[in-house]
Amino acid sequence: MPPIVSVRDLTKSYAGGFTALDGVSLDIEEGEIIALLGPNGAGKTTLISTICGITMPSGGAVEVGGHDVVRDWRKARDMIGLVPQEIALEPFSTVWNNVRFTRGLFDRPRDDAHLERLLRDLSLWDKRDAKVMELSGGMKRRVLIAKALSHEPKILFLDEPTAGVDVELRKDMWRVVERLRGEGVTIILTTHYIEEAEAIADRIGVISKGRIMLVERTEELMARLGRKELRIELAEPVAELPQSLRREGLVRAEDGSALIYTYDTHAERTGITALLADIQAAGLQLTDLSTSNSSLEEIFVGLVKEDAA
Ligand SMILES: Nc1ncnc2c1ncn2[C@@H]1O[C@H](COP(=O)(O)OP(=O)(O)OP(=O)(O)O)[C@@H](O)[C@H]1O
Repeated sequence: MPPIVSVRDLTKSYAGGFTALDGVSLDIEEGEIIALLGPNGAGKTTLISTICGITMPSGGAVEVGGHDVVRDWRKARDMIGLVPQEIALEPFSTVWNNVRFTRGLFDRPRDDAHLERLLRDLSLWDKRDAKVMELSGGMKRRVLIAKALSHEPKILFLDEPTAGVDVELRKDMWRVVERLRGEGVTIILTTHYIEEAEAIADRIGVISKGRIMLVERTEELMARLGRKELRIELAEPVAELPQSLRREGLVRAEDGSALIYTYDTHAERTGITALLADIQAAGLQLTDLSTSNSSLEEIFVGLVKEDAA
């Protein structure tokens, strides 16, 4: 099956010459949930806005459901629901009218049962007659989600949906995401939180400085992230590993003056205690021990540092 979203060599330079997207290519399969992870200013919102046809690309191409988002923007946009980062609602209108109006904009026939289910799912049913201006920030976020889903889109974009929201909304949102997943809706979300990406996404893409650094299946990425290396310096080099030390993950390094043990930090038992005991029993002397993370972990640590800067 062709990808539902196809991004090819996408670049975006804003007026003033700043390059926010620098050659992004990405295919998204129908029905998958993909999380785009990256620090502030990485280009996540620009990427989403360009796919949604709100921002004009400077180069490259984007297709949604086979429709070019520039030439055929109406057909492409029709398939998309977007929950933006910033709250943009009609303040004097009621919750119900806001959501109904959006469905109308997409030329969908009236379907009050669908809208009622949406508002109930998002704990907004009791507020349906309240004016948007009377709602709390979290409630307004819920209305944004209801609006994005009002025309039953095949693809939903969530731009940092949980930034600054409370636990209840987060739970509601994840429940809605689960239901949509069951209905085969493709979901693309941006987030700063790796835990959030891990909890809901099938694949995770890391974006930094306008480039996609990696895209990988969540389980594989998390498994790699959890791996660490223990480096054991020996007083005397060993020509080969003694039989009692042979085990998965342990290798001789350099000329045998060090051993490197790779282990999973998420595992119930890392095997470190047993390894150290066996080294001692084998009569080997240690001069130093150090641990290091996988290179992927370093990428994340780097990103988080940038984020905090
Ligand atoms: N309209 C604009 N004009 C000029 N520069 C812009 C514009 N919109 C965004 N930028 C710049 O492009 C870069 C990428 O911004 P973008 O909003 O896409 O990042 P982001 O990854 O979504 O960040 P955040 O996590 O903070 O939302 C930033 O440096 C930003 O200042």
